[in-house]
Amino acid sequence: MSFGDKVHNVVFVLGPPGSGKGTQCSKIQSNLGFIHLSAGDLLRAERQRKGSEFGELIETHIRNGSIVPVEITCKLLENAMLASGDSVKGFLIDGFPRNQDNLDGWQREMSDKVKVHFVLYLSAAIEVCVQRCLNRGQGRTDDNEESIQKRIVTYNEQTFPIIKHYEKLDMVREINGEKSSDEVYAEVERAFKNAGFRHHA
Ligand SMILES: Nc1ncnc2c1ncn2[C@@H]1O[C@H](COP(=O)(O)OP(=O)(O)OP(=O)(O)O)[C@@H](O)[C@H]1O
Ligand SMILES: Nc1ccn([C@@H]2O[C@H](COP(=O)(O)O)[C@@H](O)[C@H]2O)c(=O)n1
Ligand SMILES: [Mg+2]
Repeated sequence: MSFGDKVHNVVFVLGPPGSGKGTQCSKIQSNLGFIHLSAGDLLRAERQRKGSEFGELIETHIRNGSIVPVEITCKLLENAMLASGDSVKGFLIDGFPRNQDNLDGWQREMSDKVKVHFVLYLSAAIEVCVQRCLNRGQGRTDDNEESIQKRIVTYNEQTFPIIKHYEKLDMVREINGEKSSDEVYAEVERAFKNAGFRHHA
Protein backbone atom coordinates (compact mmCIF):
# COMPACT_ATOMS: atom_id res chain seq x y z
CA MET A 1 0.00 0.00 0.00
CA SER A 2 1.19 3.50 -0.71
CA PHE A 3 -0.16 7.02 -0.94
CA GLY A 4 0.33 6.98 -4.71
CA ASP A 5 0.04 10.36 -6.39
CA LYS A 6 -2.87 11.66 -4.38
CA VAL A 7 -2.19 14.55 -1.99
CA HIS A 8 -4.55 14.18 0.98
CA ASN A 9 -6.37 17.06 2.65
CA VAL A 10 -5.55 17.47 6.34
CA VAL A 11 -6.82 19.71 9.12
CA PHE A 12 -4.99 19.58 12.44
CA VAL A 13 -7.14 19.93 15.56
CA LEU A 14 -5.42 21.28 18.67
CA GLY A 15 -6.40 22.70 22.05
CA PRO A 16 -5.92 21.94 25.74
CA PRO A 17 -6.93 18.56 27.20
CA GLY A 18 -10.72 18.40 27.43
CA SER A 19 -11.33 21.41 25.16
CA GLY A 20 -13.67 19.28 23.02
CA LYS A 21 -11.45 18.16 20.13
CA GLY A 22 -12.83 14.62 19.95
CA THR A 23 -16.42 15.83 20.36
CA GLN A 24 -16.15 18.31 17.50
CA CYS A 25 -14.23 15.89 15.28
CA SER A 26 -17.04 13.34 15.42
CA LYS A 27 -19.53 16.00 14.37
CA ILE A 28 -17.26 17.08 11.50
CA GLN A 29 -16.83 13.45 10.43
CA SER A 30 -20.62 12.91 10.38
CA ASN A 31 -21.50 16.17 8.66
CA LEU A 32 -18.58 17.01 6.42
CA GLY A 33 -17.20 13.58 5.58
CA PHE A 34 -13.68 14.05 6.90
CA ILE A 35 -12.14 11.03 8.63
CA HIS A 36 -11.34 11.62 12.29
CA LEU A 37 -7.94 10.31 13.38
CA SER A 38 -7.14 10.97 17.03
CA ALA A 39 -3.43 10.52 17.77
CA GLY A 40 -4.34 9.74 21.40
CA ASP A 41 -6.90 7.10 20.36
CA LEU A 42 -4.39 5.48 17.99
CA LEU A 43 -1.79 5.37 20.76
CA ARG A 44 -4.31 3.87 23.21
CA ALA A 45 -5.21 1.20 20.62
CA GLU A 46 -1.52 0.42 20.02
CA ARG A 47 -1.00 0.19 23.80
CA GLN A 48 -3.75 -2.50 23.93
CA ARG A 49 -2.57 -4.39 20.84
CA LYS A 50 -1.30 -7.86 21.69
CA GLY A 51 2.38 -8.15 20.83
CA SER A 52 3.00 -4.41 20.55
CA GLU A 53 6.58 -3.56 21.46
CA PHE A 54 5.50 -0.05 22.44
CA GLY A 55 2.66 -0.79 24.89
CA GLU A 56 4.55 -0.04 28.08
CA LEU A 57 6.32 3.02 26.72
CA ILE A 58 3.02 4.45 25.49
CA GLU A 59 1.28 3.87 28.84
CA THR A 60 4.15 5.56 30.71
CA HIS A 61 3.87 8.62 28.46
CA ILE A 62 0.08 8.73 28.72
CA ARG A 63 0.09 8.61 32.53
CA ASN A 64 2.83 11.26 32.66
CA GLY A 65 1.11 13.45 30.10
CA SER A 66 4.32 13.43 28.09
CA ILE A 67 4.64 13.01 24.34
CA VAL A 68 5.45 9.71 22.66
CA PRO A 69 8.32 9.85 20.11
CA VAL A 70 7.04 10.92 16.70
CA GLU A 71 8.34 7.83 14.88
CA ILE A 72 5.66 5.80 16.66
CA THR A 73 2.78 8.28 16.38
CA CYS A 74 3.45 9.31 12.80
CA LYS A 75 3.58 5.66 11.68
CA LEU A 76 0.22 4.99 13.38
CA LEU A 77 -1.28 8.03 11.66
CA GLU A 78 0.16 7.08 8.29
CA ASN A 79 -1.14 3.49 8.59
CA ALA A 80 -4.60 4.76 9.54
CA MET A 81 -4.62 7.13 6.57
CA LEU A 82 -3.59 4.35 4.21
CA ALA A 83 -6.25 2.05 5.62
CA SER A 84 -8.94 4.66 4.88
CA GLY A 85 -8.47 4.35 1.13
CA ASP A 86 -8.01 6.95 -1.57
CA SER A 87 -11.51 8.34 -1.93
CA VAL A 88 -11.76 10.20 1.38
CA LYS A 89 -12.36 13.92 1.39
CA GLY A 90 -9.73 14.56 4.03
CA PHE A 91 -8.43 13.77 7.49
CA LEU A 92 -8.95 15.52 10.79
CA ILE A 93 -5.82 14.87 12.76
CA ASP A 94 -6.79 15.40 16.39
CA GLY A 95 -4.09 16.02 19.01
CA PHE A 96 -1.16 16.26 16.64
CA PRO A 97 1.42 17.84 16.23
CA ARG A 98 1.79 18.16 20.00
CA ASN A 99 5.43 19.29 20.21
CA GLN A 100 8.44 20.19 18.06
CA ASP A 101 9.42 16.52 17.69
CA ASN A 102 5.91 15.75 16.32
CA LEU A 103 6.14 18.67 13.92
CA ASP A 104 9.64 17.81 12.68
CA GLY A 105 8.74 14.13 12.17
CA TRP A 106 5.57 15.04 10.29
CA GLN A 107 7.46 17.42 8.00
CA ARG A 108 10.06 14.72 7.30
CA GLU A 109 7.62 11.89 6.61
CA MET A 110 4.35 13.40 5.44
CA SER A 111 4.73 16.88 4.04
CA ASP A 112 4.92 15.69 0.43
CA LYS A 113 1.87 13.41 0.83
CA VAL A 114 -0.62 15.83 2.37
CA LYS A 115 -1.79 19.42 2.26
CA VAL A 116 -2.48 20.90 5.70
CA HIS A 117 -5.27 23.43 5.10
CA PHE A 118 -5.52 24.95 8.57
CA VAL A 119 -5.25 24.30 12.30
CA LEU A 120 -8.54 24.25 14.18
CA TYR A 121 -7.72 25.55 17.64
CA LEU A 122 -10.33 25.01 20.34
CA SER A 123 -9.51 27.34 23.20
CA ALA A 124 -10.93 26.99 26.73
CA ALA A 125 -9.91 28.04 30.23
CA ILE A 126 -7.86 25.44 32.06
CA GLU A 127 -10.41 25.15 34.95
CA VAL A 128 -13.15 24.27 32.43
CA CYS A 129 -10.89 21.68 30.79
CA VAL A 130 -9.92 20.07 34.10
CA GLN A 131 -13.57 19.66 35.13
CA ARG A 132 -14.48 18.17 31.74
CA CYS A 133 -11.65 15.61 31.96
CA LEU A 134 -12.59 14.67 35.53
CA ASN A 135 -16.25 14.22 34.51
CA ARG A 136 -15.55 12.43 31.23
CA GLY A 137 -16.18 8.97 32.67
CA GLN A 138 -14.46 6.96 29.94
CA GLY A 139 -12.02 5.23 32.29
CA ARG A 140 -8.94 6.87 30.78
CA THR A 141 -5.81 6.23 32.86
CA ASP A 142 -4.86 9.91 32.50
CA ASP A 143 -8.18 11.44 33.62
CA ASN A 144 -7.04 11.88 37.23
CA GLU A 145 -5.87 15.07 39.00
CA GLU A 146 -2.17 14.20 38.84
CA SER A 147 -2.05 13.22 35.15
CA ILE A 148 -4.30 16.13 34.16
CA GLN A 149 -1.93 18.63 35.81
CA LYS A 150 1.00 17.06 33.92
CA ARG A 151 -0.93 17.15 30.62
CA ILE A 152 -1.62 20.83 31.15
CA VAL A 153 2.07 21.59 31.76
CA THR A 154 2.94 19.69 28.57
CA TYR A 155 0.24 21.59 26.70
CA ASN A 156 1.48 24.99 27.89
CA GLU A 157 5.17 24.28 27.41
CA GLN A 158 5.16 22.16 24.25
CA THR A 159 1.86 22.33 22.36
CA PHE A 160 0.99 26.00 22.66
CA PRO A 161 4.28 26.97 20.90
CA ILE A 162 3.19 24.76 17.96
CA ILE A 163 -0.10 26.68 17.75
CA LYS A 164 1.93 29.91 17.80
CA HIS A 165 4.11 28.55 15.00
CA TYR A 166 1.03 27.99 12.81
CA GLU A 167 -0.38 31.37 13.83
CA LYS A 168 2.69 33.02 12.31
CA LEU A 169 1.80 31.20 9.07
CA ASP A 170 -1.78 32.54 9.35
CA MET A 171 -3.09 28.99 9.49
CA VAL A 172 -4.89 29.01 12.86
CA ARG A 173 -8.70 29.24 13.13
CA GLU A 174 -9.39 29.77 16.84
CA ILE A 175 -12.84 28.90 18.20
CA ASN A 176 -14.08 29.37 21.76
CA GLY A 177 -14.54 25.80 23.01
CA GLU A 178 -16.34 26.88 26.18
CA LYS A 179 -19.68 27.41 24.47
CA SER A 180 -22.21 24.60 24.12
CA SER A 181 -21.17 21.78 21.84
CA ASP A 182 -23.67 22.85 19.15
CA GLU A 183 -22.59 26.49 19.30
CA VAL A 184 -18.96 25.46 18.94
CA TYR A 185 -19.86 23.24 16.01
CA ALA A 186 -21.65 26.05 14.17
CA GLU A 187 -18.40 28.02 14.23
CA VAL A 188 -16.34 24.96 13.34
CA GLU A 189 -18.48 24.39 10.26
CA ARG A 190 -18.02 28.02 9.25
CA ALA A 191 -14.24 27.57 9.38
CA PHE A 192 -14.50 24.56 7.08
CA LYS A 193 -16.80 26.40 4.68
CA ASN A 194 -14.39 29.32 4.53
CA ALA A 195 -11.68 26.85 3.58
CA GLY A 196 -13.89 25.53 0.75
CA PHE A 197 -15.23 22.37 2.45
CA ARG A 198 -19.01 21.89 2.48
CA HIS A 199 -21.60 19.40 3.68
CA HIS A 200 -21.25 16.00 2.07
CA ALA A 201 -24.15 14.54 0.12
N1 LIG B 1 -18.76 22.29 24.36
C1 LIG B 1 -18.83 21.44 25.38
N2 LIG B 1 -19.54 21.75 26.49
C2 LIG B 1 -19.59 20.89 27.55
N3 LIG B 1 -18.95 19.70 27.59
C3 LIG B 1 -18.22 19.34 26.52
C4 LIG B 1 -18.11 20.19 25.36
N4 LIG B 1 -17.33 19.57 24.45
C5 LIG B 1 -16.95 18.41 25.00
N5 LIG B 1 -17.49 18.26 26.23
C6 LIG B 1 -17.28 17.13 27.15
O1 LIG B 1 -15.99 17.31 27.73
C7 LIG B 1 -15.29 16.08 27.81
C8 LIG B 1 -14.00 16.20 26.98
O2 LIG B 1 -14.35 16.33 25.61
P1 LIG B 1 -13.44 15.68 24.48
O3 LIG B 1 -13.13 14.28 24.83
O4 LIG B 1 -14.10 15.96 23.18
O5 LIG B 1 -12.13 16.61 24.64
P2 LIG B 1 -10.69 16.47 23.99
O6 LIG B 1 -10.24 17.83 23.63
O7 LIG B 1 -10.70 15.44 22.92
O8 LIG B 1 -9.86 15.95 25.24
P3 LIG B 1 -8.46 15.18 25.28
O9 LIG B 1 -7.43 16.11 24.76
O10 LIG B 1 -8.26 14.90 26.73
O11 LIG B 1 -8.63 13.95 24.44
C9 LIG B 1 -16.24 15.01 27.31
O12 LIG B 1 -16.89 14.42 28.42
C10 LIG B 1 -17.24 15.79 26.44
O13 LIG B 1 -18.52 15.19 26.42
N1 LIG C 1 0.54 13.46 19.33
C1 LIG C 1 0.29 12.84 20.51
C2 LIG C 1 -1.00 12.72 21.02
C3 LIG C 1 -1.18 12.10 22.24
N2 LIG C 1 -0.12 11.62 22.90
C4 LIG C 1 -0.27 10.97 24.22
O1 LIG C 1 -1.60 10.52 24.43
C5 LIG C 1 -2.16 11.22 25.54
C6 LIG C 1 -3.62 11.41 25.35
O2 LIG C 1 -3.87 12.22 24.20
P1 LIG C 1 -5.32 12.83 23.93
O3 LIG C 1 -5.19 13.70 22.72
O4 LIG C 1 -6.23 11.68 23.73
O5 LIG C 1 -5.65 13.61 25.15
C7 LIG C 1 -1.34 12.50 25.66
O6 LIG C 1 -1.38 13.09 26.94
C8 LIG C 1 0.06 11.94 25.34
O7 LIG C 1 0.60 11.24 26.42
C9 LIG C 1 1.15 11.74 22.38
O8 LIG C 1 2.14 11.30 23.00
N3 LIG C 1 1.33 12.35 21.18
MG1 LIG D 1 -9.60 13.65 22.69
